Amino acid sequence: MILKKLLESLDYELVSGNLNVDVEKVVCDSNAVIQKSAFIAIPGYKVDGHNYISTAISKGAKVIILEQEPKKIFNEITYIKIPNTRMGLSQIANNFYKNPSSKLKVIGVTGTNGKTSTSMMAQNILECSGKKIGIIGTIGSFIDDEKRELKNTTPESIELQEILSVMVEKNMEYAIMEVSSHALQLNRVTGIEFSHGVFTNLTQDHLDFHVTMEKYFQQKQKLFYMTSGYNIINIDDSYGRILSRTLQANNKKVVTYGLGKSADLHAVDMVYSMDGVDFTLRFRDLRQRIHCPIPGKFTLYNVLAAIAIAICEEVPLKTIAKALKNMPTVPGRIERIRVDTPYQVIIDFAHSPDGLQNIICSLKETVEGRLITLFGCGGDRDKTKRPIMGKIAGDLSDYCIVTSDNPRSEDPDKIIEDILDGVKETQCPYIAITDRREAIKFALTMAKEKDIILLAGKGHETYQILKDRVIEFNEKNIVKELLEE
Ligand SMILES: CC(=O)N[C@H]1[C@@H](OP(=O)(O)OP(=O)(O)OC[C@H]2O[C@@H](n3ccc(=O)[nH]c3=O)[C@H](O)[C@@H]2O)O[C@H](CO)[C@@H](O)[C@@H]1O[C@H](C)C(=O)N[C@@H](C)C(=O)N[C@H](CCC(=O)O)C(=O)O
Ligand SMILES: Nc1ncnc2c1ncn2[C@@H]1O[C@H](COP(=O)(O)OP(=O)(O)OP(=O)(O)O)[C@@H](O)[C@H]1O
Ligand SMILES: N[C@H](CCC[C@H](N)C(=O)O)C(=O)O
Ligand SMILES: [Mg+2]
Repeated sequence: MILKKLLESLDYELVSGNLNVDVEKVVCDSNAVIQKSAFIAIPGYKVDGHNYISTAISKGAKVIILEQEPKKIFNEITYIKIPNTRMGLSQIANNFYKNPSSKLKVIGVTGTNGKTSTSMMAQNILECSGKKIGIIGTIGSFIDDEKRELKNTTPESIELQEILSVMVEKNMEYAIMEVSSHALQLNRVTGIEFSHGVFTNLTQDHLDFHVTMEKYFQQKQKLFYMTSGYNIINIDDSYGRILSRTLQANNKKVVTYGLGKSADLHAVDMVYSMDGVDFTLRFRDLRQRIHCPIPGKFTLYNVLAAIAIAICEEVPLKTIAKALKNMPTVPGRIERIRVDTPYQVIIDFAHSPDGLQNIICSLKETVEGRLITLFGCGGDRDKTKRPIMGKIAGDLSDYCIVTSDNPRSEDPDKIIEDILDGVKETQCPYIAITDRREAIKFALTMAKEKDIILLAGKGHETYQILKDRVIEFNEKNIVKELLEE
């Protein structure tokens, strides 16, 4: 694409060079530069992209887009200055891939917990009604049967727009995507035309990044001012109620869901068991009995959100019920490992206080023996959630095994100490075992008939991120291996 076209609708200054150069790739990472790239320098949280301009040029970049004055100017390079490169990046990416979101129905799902589960349920229902869906989220992006691993739940705008453009190419009708608060704050989704938006809930997480719940909420709200269709809001959540009122006051279309009668879509006559959730859906004067074979009280909320998306897309209730009845397990979310033991082993991705409380409460309702909870907390993430999660696990479990979960650059034992501050406030017996594999081994050794072992926090992840390396860590395989030993 010709540079001039790439910069369309941007406020820019040509510092030096020529606007008619051809750009073959847009990148913000010098390591990804190829010949004829445009390199966009972003001041980051760790390093400043402006420091990598010379590397980018040495690898073949012909255009440099920056927000600071260039330190050196080469004749054969075009330098463009814009006020905010992080913001500009999303607009440039959108231009480069020819605004793919305008050719799709994009459904954005945000909230602290339930985004992945809700997205996959909505995908299942829409696919059962004959539609073609692309997915972008924590587990990766999926187009037809092709999976791509993603570094982030919501990728950086260049990768995001590229994935959306592939969806257009492959004739997808919908893109269902998780929209993280980081993405909203860091302009990863700026310029995307969303049809509908979903708000699942807002509870404590990511305060390392957002600092306060109010600022976290502010970021989440942005999505709902980017939609042209319906805003689907959980009004059993206190932030959801505020959001719903504010959106209605701003004449935005709102569909509410929850367990109370005041919600547009609500559930009555619920039956929860390890076989799943059963309830009668009420929407206006319509009634439909629903069974979804995924257990957990929180599952009901994800199912309601997914049904709301389908209703906004005019999928008949009978089709919705049929699709949910055949809903496969969402990988790593309340997933039972098939093992031949007198106790059960469940893997779940709970990694926030509310997530952990929900999964433990759901399992506690059905467990006949003890509930043994094994978990840790991520390094380089919200530190304040650690003792809170410790207290929740201690209050609600019969035994706690505190271990590591992606310590990243931190000392894993220090993270465990932070968690134990909370566990020690409770009467729950516990043990701390830093090596997660050893911790799992201990759980399998101590479990007795009818117990449930909950392995929380890693869900679908197949790795453990340590200070100096990433090791393979597939919890499902590890449990099987340990049992064979
Ligand atoms: C806090 C945060 O979100 N940071 C994201 C941000 O990093 P950054 O801008 O600070 O990057 P940086 O490392 O300082 O580098 C600055 C610039 O220099 C460039 N660079 C850097 C090194 C080099 O050799 N060459 C080079 O060009 C980088 O590509 C970048 O453009 O932009 C990067 C590129 O898009 C992201 O990968 C990175 O996500 C980091 C890895 C991360 O862990 N993010 C998490 C917290 C996150 O975003 N999580 C949410 C999910 C949360 C949830 O819902 O639970 C998500 O959407 O994944
Ligand atoms: N609606 C919900 N309300 C509260 N907790 C939930 C809900 N749905 C799922 N959970 C819990 O949160 C965990 C993560 O669920 P899921 O992966 O669907 O959320 P997510 O919002 O995509 O998370 P992430 O922010 O990491 O992408 C689950 O394993 C479960 O323990
Ligand atoms: N999207 C979440 C995932 C956390 C998963 C958990 N295993 C951890 O590493 O803390 C995050 O990046 O904070
Ligand atoms: Mg997710």
